[in-house]
Amino acid sequence: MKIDVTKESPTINITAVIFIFLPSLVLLFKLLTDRSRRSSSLFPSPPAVPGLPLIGNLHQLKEKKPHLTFVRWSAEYGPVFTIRTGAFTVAVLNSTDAAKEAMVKRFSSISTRKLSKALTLLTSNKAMVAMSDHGQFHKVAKHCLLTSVLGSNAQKRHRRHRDTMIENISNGLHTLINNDPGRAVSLRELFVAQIFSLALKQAIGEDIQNVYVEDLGIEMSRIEMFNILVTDPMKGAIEVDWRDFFPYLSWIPNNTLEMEIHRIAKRKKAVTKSLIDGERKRISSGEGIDCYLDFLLSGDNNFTDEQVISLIWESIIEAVDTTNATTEWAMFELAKNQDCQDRLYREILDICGTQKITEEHLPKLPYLNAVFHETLRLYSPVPIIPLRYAHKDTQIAGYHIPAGTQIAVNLYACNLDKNIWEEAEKWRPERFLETKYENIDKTMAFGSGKRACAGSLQAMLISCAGIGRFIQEFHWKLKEGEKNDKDTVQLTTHKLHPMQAYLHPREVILEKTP
Ligand code: HEM
Repeated sequence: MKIDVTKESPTINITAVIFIFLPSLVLLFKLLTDRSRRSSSLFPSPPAVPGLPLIGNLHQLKEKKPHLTFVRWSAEYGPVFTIRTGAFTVAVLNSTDAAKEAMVKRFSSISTRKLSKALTLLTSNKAMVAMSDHGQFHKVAKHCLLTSVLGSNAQKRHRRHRDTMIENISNGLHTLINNDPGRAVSLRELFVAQIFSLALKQAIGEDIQNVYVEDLGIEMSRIEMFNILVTDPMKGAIEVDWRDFFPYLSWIPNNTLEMEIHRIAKRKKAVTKSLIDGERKRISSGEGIDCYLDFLLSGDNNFTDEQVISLIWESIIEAVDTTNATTEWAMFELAKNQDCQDRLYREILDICGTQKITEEHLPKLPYLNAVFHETLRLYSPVPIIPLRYAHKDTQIAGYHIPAGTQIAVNLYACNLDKNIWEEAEKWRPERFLETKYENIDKTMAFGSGKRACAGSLQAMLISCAGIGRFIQEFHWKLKEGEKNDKDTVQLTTHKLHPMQAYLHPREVILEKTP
């Protein structure tokens, strides 16, 4: 049949070409190049989860908990498989061995990330430690963060902030139950307010109650600051822009989403800048405070103003969420499992007597340590590591992974691997005191290798000292109807609703802090 093109308008033809032929050609080209690359390797390709033409497996990933879907698929396709998200292939790793091999042994071939449009904007184009590619910027920025905030010497210098934080939460809990005895209380609000305060002190040298944001022309309260610096960007970070999956269609506008992400990025930048400007005045008057900002501004690091803003913001946003989620889950499990709570209380009583538990006691409290690790294992605060990108061909678990593949490390699946963990679904801290788990890495929750979490020490110190103190001061019992409503809210696995528990002060009266 002959088509008379002269009868149709040229606009329709161009549109038809763009919508129908161009994507198909791009796809065909990708399939052919993928195939030729695959066939040139001695290793087989991982099993692929069947999907639909063009969109691949996107329709099967609509829910916001892909780590659960991946666990289901790994039962069928094995611990390593590939999926397609539009134009991209993603290799999903669900076993500890494969995850470690990728993060440690194959690190040099997967040390970059392709960020979504939203993340590119929110991170000022990778200007933060966690999202940067491995290279000079990452090296210098991580060194600064560890030296001035998160490394072990820095954590010793910031000790008083953590002690104040735990003391304030404990006092806050006493006030709540004194004001309304018999009423269930929630830990989350107190904990988050105090850890935000700690993050500000470490980042800019002081806690701030309100700030005038010059670029927005408004005075802001602490809670508004918190929302702009933490809550909104976390929501924005997971916004899915369908153009991320089909880069060849990125010319099509998606204005509503773009404007929203621009708004979030602009506001968090404006607030961080105002916090920094306020502190710059202090610094220029010669009033030195040991904080991240002083460190970033004092050396010859040559960071641009935009990079300094992004790095300061990073140290705030990363401090809050995961540590709060871990501590709340641990308290939930202890309030639910009275035997475990009693065992922990007895351990603390034996070691600390009437002294308030301090960080010096932590190495002498193995059960407390086990509670922390078991909570991280079962509740993996970061269920999937932000996707890595294979910039050259590599192999993982005996499979060929061609350049251009994205890598999803499913920490949630690793931490529930039935080949390693008996009764993996059960919260059972005792397991970490058993000899058979002695030589096993306690958890993959902090990642592994060169990009492992920089804040693991701080998270452990705050969480363990906090859990210990909350159990030392109160007996915890879950409110009726409280359940394990695990949900991935934004990027972290939270309890969907804050835990509510009845607290009764213990009979042993603790000595006052001198
Ligand atoms: C229980 C609490 C925490 C968990 C479970 C956790 C988990 C993780 C994970 C899984 C990664 C990714 C590793 C990778 O990409 O391979 C990471 C990276 C990172 N985390 Fe954490 N994190 C926690 C607390 C913190 C805290 C408190 C801070 C800082 C205040 C922090 C700062 C960072 C940084 C800067 C990186 C990037 C490291 C790099 O790329 O070199 N984290 N974390």
